[in-house]
Amino acid sequence: MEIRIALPSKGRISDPAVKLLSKAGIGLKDAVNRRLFSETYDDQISVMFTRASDIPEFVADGAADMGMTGLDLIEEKESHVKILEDLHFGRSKLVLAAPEESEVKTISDVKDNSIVATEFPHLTEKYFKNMNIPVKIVELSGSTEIAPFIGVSDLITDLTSTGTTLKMNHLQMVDTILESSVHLIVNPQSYQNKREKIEEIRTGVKGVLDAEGKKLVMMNVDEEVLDEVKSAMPGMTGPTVSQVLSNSGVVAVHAVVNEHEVFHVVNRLKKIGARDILVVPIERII
Ligand SMILES: Nc1ncnc2c1ncn2[C@@H]1O[C@H](COP(=O)(O)OP(=O)(O)OP(=O)(O)O)[C@@H](O)[C@H]1O
Ligand SMILES: O=P(O)(O)OC[C@H]1O[C@H](OP(=O)(O)OP(=O)(O)O)[C@H](O)[C@@H]1O
Ligand SMILES: [Mg+2]
Repeated sequence: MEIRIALPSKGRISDPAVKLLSKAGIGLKDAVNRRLFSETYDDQISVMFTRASDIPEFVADGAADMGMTGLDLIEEKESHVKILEDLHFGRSKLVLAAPEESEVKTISDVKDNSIVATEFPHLTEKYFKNMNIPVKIVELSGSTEIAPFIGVSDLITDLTSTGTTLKMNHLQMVDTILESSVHLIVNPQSYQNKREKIEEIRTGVKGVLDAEGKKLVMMNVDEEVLDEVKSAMPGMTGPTVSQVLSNSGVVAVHAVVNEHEVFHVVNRLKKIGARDILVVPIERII
């Protein structure tokens, strides 16, 4: 039972998608010479590389069983796919923007029949329908920011993350239409027929996300201070305590700790009397 995963071939979400899959244990066999199709170290899983914007359609029509791409593109295409996970990278917003000198500062300033340039005609149309404002939409395939300055449109909708591009082009944000990040999607038919393998992939990928920002803290402690140590360890399901055979009266303790708490926790543990403290990176939490 073969599973084919569609990944973005270029652009900013391509490398993180490949890395995430590889951290999940599904590395590409030939990661350097990336071709249209790649085998992975699991002989039931292969990868195909296509444009991020084509992935929703390819997953919907079964050319791929699964895919990783932006929610903006999934919603724009209205493709019949099932969303499995928010992968929390490639965060951006689709926003409505106007030239800085425009009198449009909020959505209520937008005049009927304004012209809006966009790479996202469906999402933009849906947004203005919801707002009950009739507009004319001009579909572009890139560099949308230029449109208001060459007489093509009054407003634009475009993706933004840092806001630098809008600022550089003397545009200001008027409203947010959609918050996006990369999502893991699946073909509904494949999900029925190959659910077990698909769930394994999802678990692997989710394990990587769950491990992000977490460390494994391990140490040796004298048994008599164990209770104090336990109360200082904000463990997930632990801490786990095991016997140190060569040293009676000493136990080994380990627990998963949020990265931002590690400094504080380790200092507390040291004061209590913990020794040989190790802070270890975690690859996956399954
Ligand atoms: N500025 C951004 N910050 C974060 N994520 C973004 C940004 N721009 C786009 N994205 C996300 O990445 C997806 C793919 O966009 P990207 O620009 O990387 O690829 P592309 O437009 O297909 O390629 P290219 O821009 O090279 O033609 C978008 O649909 C969106 O989900
Ligand atoms: O808010 P910022 O951090 O400045 O990012 C926003 C820019 O990023 C995307 O463009 P991209 O770099 O993908 O180029 P493109 O327009 O050619 O797709 C998007 O279309 C904006 O232009
Ligand atoms: Mg782009």
